[in-house]
Amino acid sequence: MRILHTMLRVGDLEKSLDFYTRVVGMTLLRRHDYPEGRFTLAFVGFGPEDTHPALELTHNWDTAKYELGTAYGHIALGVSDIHATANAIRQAGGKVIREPGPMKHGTTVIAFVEDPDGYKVELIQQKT
Ligand SMILES: C[C@@H](O)C(=O)SC[C@H](NC(=O)CC[C@H](N)C(=O)O)C(=O)NCC(=O)O
Ligand code: NI
Repeated sequence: MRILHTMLRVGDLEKSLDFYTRVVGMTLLRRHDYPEGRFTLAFVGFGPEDTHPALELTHNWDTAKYELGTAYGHIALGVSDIHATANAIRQAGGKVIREPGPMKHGTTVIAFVEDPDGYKVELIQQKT
């Protein structure tokens, strides 16, 4: 068994695709419209779905905004150079909401960026 994808409902698919591909560096793996259901599914990730987990961006055509609530936490990405990655995301127009540094009450070096819908994406410095 393995994690195939995490589904996020997004209000503006083009803005989300720009963030996850151009800003974060993921690839658009596939995209399909479902006109009868008035929604589109777009899968993004860092590799093919048969070997890599993906994000399933779900765009309901008639919904432009969602209440994220207080339960959602984040999606985590492992990075080799957290400072360079955070700066690159910032330079590309991404919102870094928590600068790189050791996590509170711990030692793992993390940062947080926010996607167009306000979903948090954690960057975690990977040990070399
Ligand atoms: C290890 C890494 O994957 C983490 O996500 S730890 C990040 C850390 N999490 C918490 O503090 C969880 C408890 C918190 N009360 C909650 O419900 O979110 C975190 O968010 N730290 C914040 C920071 O700025 O270090
Ligand atoms: Ni985490």
